Amino acid sequence: MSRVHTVTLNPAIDQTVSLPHLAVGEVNRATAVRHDPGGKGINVASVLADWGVSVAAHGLLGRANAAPFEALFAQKSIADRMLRVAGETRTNVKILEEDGRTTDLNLPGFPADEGHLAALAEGLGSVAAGELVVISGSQPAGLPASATARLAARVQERGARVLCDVSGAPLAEVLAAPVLPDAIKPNRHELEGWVGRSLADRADLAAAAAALAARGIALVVVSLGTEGALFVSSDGAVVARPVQLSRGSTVGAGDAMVAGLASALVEGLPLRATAARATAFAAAKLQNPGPHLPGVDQVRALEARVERMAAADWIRAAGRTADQGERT
Ligand SMILES: Nc1ncnc2c1ncn2[C@@H]1O[C@H](COP(=O)(O)OP(=O)(O)OP(=O)(O)O)[C@@H](O)[C@H]1O
Ligand SMILES: O=P(O)(O)OC[C@@]1(O)O[C@H](CO)[C@@H](O)[C@@H]1O
Repeated sequence: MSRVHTVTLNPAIDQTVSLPHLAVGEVNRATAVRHDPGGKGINVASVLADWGVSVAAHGLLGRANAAPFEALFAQKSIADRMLRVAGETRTNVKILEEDGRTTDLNLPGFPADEGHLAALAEGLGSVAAGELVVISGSQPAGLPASATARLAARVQERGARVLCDVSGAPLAEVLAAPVLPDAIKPNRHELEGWVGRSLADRADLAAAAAALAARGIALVVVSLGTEGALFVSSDGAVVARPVQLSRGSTVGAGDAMVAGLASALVEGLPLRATAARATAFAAAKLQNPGPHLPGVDQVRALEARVERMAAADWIRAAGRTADQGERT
């Protein structure tokens, strides 16, 4: 199986603080705290490694607190291609309440510059034609909004495929590039940010995703939290529901879904199987804290349980619910 490369420009140590209920503006006493090396691309690499995929992690890492990342890479045999930069990788605080509500406080990380970008581009010279590169997460201050798009172009020149999970101005740059990525996974909010309007209506959301696919992105996935996710390709459009609802931290569920998409792209799975794989990865990751999958058999069992429906039926179902609401 060919190697998957992940790129994380702004990694983070995730500090998950558990408490019964967050009272904003008051003194809150936590009941537990845990730390996980994270950041979107690192989470993708970690989950893919659990699935048995050969992974190389690229990106930037603060030299002062690299140890937890190095331990993760060693434990999962992830090739460490992260460039060390001066200072610390940021710590992001995730406040987890008893009912499962999570509040993210994502801090700014170390700053970066064009020199870092050039070094990263050089490091990506090891990517071979036909391999998959997953670029995820925010960019450190100091990099131009075009940084992600430039790295994508660099590996596309080499004949690699690109799966992008970025938002805001970097997403706009990626979608304005002459060569589009092979796959993207915005969540609803990120896609709304790009189109510049609400996509609360299912038909609108599906039309926006289909329009991106029609522009030449082979796989467009819009994740919808507890509603599941919409998958669009030249095979059609399907919606997959979560296998079961989780009341734990959902941090990294999207990254597990991206890892599932990456494994499906590497294996060349058709659309419905891709939807099942990605949804099963998210469900499997949600069973435990941290960016990890349980055993392959457990993931396969979840994969077999994923319910999928044609996007057209999903849209019609919302119409029926609205009609019933009007009548009552
Ligand atoms: N509370 C939940 N219970 C069960 N499954 C969930 C829940 N939240 C998310 N999921 C699953 O995870 C997938 C991805 O979640 P989501 O849409 O929240 O991604 P995201 O916004 O990219 O998340 P993040 O940035 O926190 O990783 C969903 O499509 C769904 O299958
Ligand atoms: O600030 P970004 O780069 O947008 O997101 C960072 C982050 O929230 O993403 C992961 C969950 O998806 C976490 O591990 C990490 O803290």
